[in-house]
Amino acid sequence: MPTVADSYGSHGSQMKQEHPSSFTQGIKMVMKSVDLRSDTVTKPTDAMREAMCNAEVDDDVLGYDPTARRLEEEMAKMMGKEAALFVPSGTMGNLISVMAHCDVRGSEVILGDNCHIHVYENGGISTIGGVHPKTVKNEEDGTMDLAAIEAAIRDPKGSTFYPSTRLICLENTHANSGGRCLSVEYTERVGEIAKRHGLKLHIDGARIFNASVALGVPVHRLVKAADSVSVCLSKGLGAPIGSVVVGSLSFIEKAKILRKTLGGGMRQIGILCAASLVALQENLPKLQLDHKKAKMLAEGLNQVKGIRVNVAAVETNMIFIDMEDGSKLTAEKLRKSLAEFGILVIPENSSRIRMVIHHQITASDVHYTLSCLQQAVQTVEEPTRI
Ligand SMILES: Cc1ncc(COP(=O)(O)O)c(C=O)c1O
Ligand SMILES: C[C@@H](O)[C@H](N)C(=O)O
Repeated sequence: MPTVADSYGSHGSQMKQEHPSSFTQGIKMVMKSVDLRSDTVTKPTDAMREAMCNAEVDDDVLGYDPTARRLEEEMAKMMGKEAALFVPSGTMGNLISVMAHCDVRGSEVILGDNCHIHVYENGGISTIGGVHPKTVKNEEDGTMDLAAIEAAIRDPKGSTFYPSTRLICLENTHANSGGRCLSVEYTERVGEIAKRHGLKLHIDGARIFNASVALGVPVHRLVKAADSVSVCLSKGLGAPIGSVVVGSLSFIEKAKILRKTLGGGMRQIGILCAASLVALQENLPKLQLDHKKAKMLAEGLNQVKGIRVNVAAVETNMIFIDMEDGSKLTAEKLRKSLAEFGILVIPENSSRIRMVIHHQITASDVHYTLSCLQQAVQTVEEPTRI
């Protein structure tokens, strides 16, 4: 079965093979394409493209790019931190943050066993950053048990044998838990533990704005306890490229050097940052609607025989769809069957698929998806009947 990476990476070619849009296949004709693979699949809007064309730019390595500076100042202000730094990806934003906090050899970071940094970033904090991961079980809601976090902190008296704990990482929203939100109370409790032990707290805030909107908590309040946050502009906000790391001035100065070390120092980045400024303006207000569409889709999917959805767990823009026990359905078979209707999804594992809503999924796309699901399931369960 293709992994997330396979489905995520090669889909372009698969799309053409599995459902050329101008042909019918058997009795199914692809009516439209609905890309629910991720909120990373959005295309830049005309306003973003226009802003990119007209962006004021300069060399951001030799000095600073004026549009990048504007975005960084805007993001630092929104997040309630002293400074910010534009980076090419969320993966680099997390790696830079961990490396900046753990800049002493033998450092260890406490993070969730199902968090993006640990599962989907190629182990970069170890292979490149030289930082040792100490995982704590992620609960279903994306949190880690507070006592388990505290128990995972190394005793400084054991430094002859143990790595030294320097950092705790949270992820909000938590993608592999289905886009679940970490509350401000929980975040602050973890911040208290970090402070008590002289540790730093980093938040992988790839979808922090989704959490802020879903919780009704201003984003600067939600991340107040964090020493650094990596915020994706290229997810629900719909920018084509990039993330921003926020933190103290001294932290961002370290981060800027590490960005260059990792090859992330880029020249006229105002072209990318201009699109991000438009994305903040255009799409931040749309996140609530994304969440509403996700809830509507989840409620409809839950009526389909053969699959199950925990509707209460749909807090933001992600939906996990589980195959019913004993059913002939597998995630890969359902993914292929949906692709024949032009609906693109990614398997989470052998019996679960993920659907992610973004601002380019319309209400009619949601209705179309619901109208195809039962047939897509039946195509797998009773292939001769269709
Ligand atoms: C929770 C989370 N953190 C970090 C990332 C990494 O972002 P990027 O794909 O831009 O490297 C992603 C996915 O893209 C994510 O879902
Ligand atoms: C797959 C993962 O890396 C990506 N962040 C997503 O959620 O789509």
